[in-house]
Amino acid sequence: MLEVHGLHKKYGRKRPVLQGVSFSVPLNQLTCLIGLNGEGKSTILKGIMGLVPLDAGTVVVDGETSRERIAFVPDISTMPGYMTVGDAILYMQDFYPDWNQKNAEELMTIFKLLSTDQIRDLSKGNKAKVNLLLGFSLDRPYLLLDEPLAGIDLFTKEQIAWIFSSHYMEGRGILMTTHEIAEVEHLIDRVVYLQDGKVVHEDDAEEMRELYGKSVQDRMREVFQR
Ligand SMILES: Nc1ncnc2c1ncn2[C@@H]1O[C@H](COP(=O)(O)OP(=O)(O)OP(=O)(O)O)[C@@H](O)[C@H]1O
Repeated sequence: MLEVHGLHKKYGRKRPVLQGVSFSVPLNQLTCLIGLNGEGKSTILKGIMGLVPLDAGTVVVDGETSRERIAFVPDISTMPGYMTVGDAILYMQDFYPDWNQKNAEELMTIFKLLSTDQIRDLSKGNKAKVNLLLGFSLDRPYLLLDEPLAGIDLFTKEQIAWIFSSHYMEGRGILMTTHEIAEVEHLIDRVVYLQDGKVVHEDDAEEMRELYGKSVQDRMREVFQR
């Protein structure tokens, strides 16, 4: 279990973004972190990874404070633009002992990426695919995905949805932020709603669908009262 407790964050003199955020991400489940624009979803993911310093709060991963069991797929390209996809893979292979080359090669084929493709010349959607490939190919039990479906075409969204339910995700706990709920609605196990710097509600997605016949979007309207 990945647990976050009491996250607080304030950027400079702005109003606080996170004001005591706590929730958990179980293994074998896709947890979706939902909130309107600017509510602090990316800040939470970056805070969990230690990429943004938090003012307070703890992150505990299977009882430990190390982040080595978490992979992060950011919403922007982090590899230098001069690299080719092949260079990026070689870099990951050299740097990370838990790199899974077999997964990387399979995902190159699935995403129709070429090792000679230069990252700076890729379209927005193909850059997002490179990010996903790099994250999915780390053999880590927890995976954080920041807006993985933004700028992705319909068919690739379907491929990603397939990946979520495939062997690549077996046994993993996934935490994802997205505004594109409809495309992944059927795959979500849990929903955590963020508003005004706090978790205001949590839902078991299956219960919501089966018992109450509601979609995540219906619930968003109720929870955020819009
Ligand atoms: N580096 C930064 N410096 C100052 N303010 C920041 C910084 N990063 C984020 N913020 C502010 O923190 C707030 C939360 O931003 P964040 O990107 O975490 O929200 P989000 O929920 O992911 O938004 P979106 O859904 O639009 O992607 C916003 O008001 C944003 O302007």
